[in-house]
Amino acid sequence: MVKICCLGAGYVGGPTMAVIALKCPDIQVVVVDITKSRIDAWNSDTLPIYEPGLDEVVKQCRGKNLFFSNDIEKHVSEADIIFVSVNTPTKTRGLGAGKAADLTYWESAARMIADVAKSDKIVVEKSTVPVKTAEAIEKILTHNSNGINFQILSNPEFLAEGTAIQDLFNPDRVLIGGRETPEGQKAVQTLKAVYAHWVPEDQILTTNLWSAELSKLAANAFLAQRISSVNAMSALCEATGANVSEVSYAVGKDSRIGPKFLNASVGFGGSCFQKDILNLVYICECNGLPEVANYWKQVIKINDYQKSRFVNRVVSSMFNTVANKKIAVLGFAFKKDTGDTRETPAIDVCKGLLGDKAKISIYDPQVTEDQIQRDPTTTKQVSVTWDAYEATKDAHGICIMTEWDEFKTLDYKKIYDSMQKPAFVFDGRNVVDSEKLREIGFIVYSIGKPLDGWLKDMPAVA
Ligand SMILES: NC(=O)C1=CN([C@@H]2O[C@H](COP(=O)(O)OP(=O)(O)OC[C@H]3O[C@@H](n4cnc5c(N)ncnc54)[C@H](O)[C@@H]3O)[C@@H](O)[C@H]2O)C=CC1
Ligand SMILES: O=C(O)[C@H]1O[C@H](OP(=O)(O)OP(=O)(O)OC[C@H]2O[C@@H](n3ccc(=O)[nH]c3=O)[C@H](O)[C@@H]2O)[C@H](O)[C@@H](O)[C@@H]1O
Repeated sequence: MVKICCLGAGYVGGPTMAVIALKCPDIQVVVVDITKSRIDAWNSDTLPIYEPGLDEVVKQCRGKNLFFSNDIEKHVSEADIIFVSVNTPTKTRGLGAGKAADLTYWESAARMIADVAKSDKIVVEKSTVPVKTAEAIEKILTHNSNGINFQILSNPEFLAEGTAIQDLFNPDRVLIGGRETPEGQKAVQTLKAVYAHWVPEDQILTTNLWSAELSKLAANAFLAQRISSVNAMSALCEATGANVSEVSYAVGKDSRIGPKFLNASVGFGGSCFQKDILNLVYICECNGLPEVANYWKQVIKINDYQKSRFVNRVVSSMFNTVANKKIAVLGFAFKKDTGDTRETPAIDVCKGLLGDKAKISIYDPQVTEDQIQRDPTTTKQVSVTWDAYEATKDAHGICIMTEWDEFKTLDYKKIYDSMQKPAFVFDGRNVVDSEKLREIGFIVYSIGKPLDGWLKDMPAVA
């Protein structure tokens, strides 16, 4: 029986391995992590991450061919294929701080693999890493190998949170990069055979190592660039009376452009887009390509601009101050159908409003108070409720930060009646029916939409 071990039981390692186990009953899959509480949660009824469909997949395979364990060394030494899906955050100190990827977790994983391996292994980069990381990992492994053969593959993950299970069941493509040697190609075929259990062969792309590593950074950069492009347009829409939804629809109808990923928003969030673009920028700079670096940097600048533009809209609409005013923040996760708050635009918006001394009350159906209070910028300065009506009671304004479906069907009349007047809604996700809300009496701001009469003469430059 082929044995797979995955280092890192996070948002990628957990769901990816659960789906491999489900689709490959002939393979044993063990997911290990240095964090004991995470493994305990994977072995419990309350999984450590919220992801639609994940519970069912885990329930079907856990204890059969899917295991979660803290015994890292045992499972690494027994495995034929080792996926490394540890975190690769942005470096906060030293050379490349604020841009380069911090590969500390990766390096220590590689050293540990070299230490405990007693048989040949295929080591798979699942984490998103800078192009050429495989070369560094190869050096660490081969210089500490005790004669064991390691083949490094790059197999970046393209799942999105909230749709991870669907994305894993029906991936647009699976990408596998390997060395162009007979041994490298054999390893590529071994990994390909795993995915071929459920992914059509023509959707499993094989490339050289560097193309696979760079394609992941490029894909995230392209996706984020689409959002910054439409968000840049949203500012122009507000200035001219155009409607960003109509513009996106018209632009996306061009089959060369396509309709997806053109929703204007308060800005993109999530643990990866910003980190991966910064990483790309750093790599460009290191390769003497400042023009290319500056091009991609602009995607992040527009994202920051969009968030501060939103805060300025809120403050300027409410008589240029939100001091001591209660602002209800509906949604804190970086997108719907996840409880993940990493790099969520809600944090920056809350920071901006707190800077103007607002009193903030947050409601998100999947984010716990503990999780919100853990962020140093929001600690103790916000209250967290488990009900949208409680959060909005006596509020002066509402900021919608996540596109949870339930925000479309709230009883806005009831909410309006319980709020201070004039009552404002700032829709950072274009989820509410602004005309209906205006009929109730709200003053509504929707990103990139023709402005409410109230807002027209109020400057809101970032
Ligand atoms: N979150 C996402 O949707 C996606 C993330 N990625 C990439 O996948 C990688 C992992 O991301 P997430 O799963 O979100 O991170 P995460 O932070 O949820 O999980 C990483 C896990 O690795 C564990 N870990 C760290 N060092 C370890 C070691 N030496 N041995 C065993 N476990 C170790 C940590 O305790 C943590 O539980 C990152 O490189 C990310 O860029 C790629 C595609 C999608
Ligand atoms: O490498 C990663 O981590 C992953 O990053 C993203 O996935 P994810 O961040 O989970 O979620 P997305 O659906 O891409 O959304 C990212 C952010 O962009 C925002 N967004 C998305 C689409 C859109 O049209 N407008 C928009 O503002 C979302 O609300 C969210 O804040 C990519 O979509 C995945 O392919 C990739 O694997």
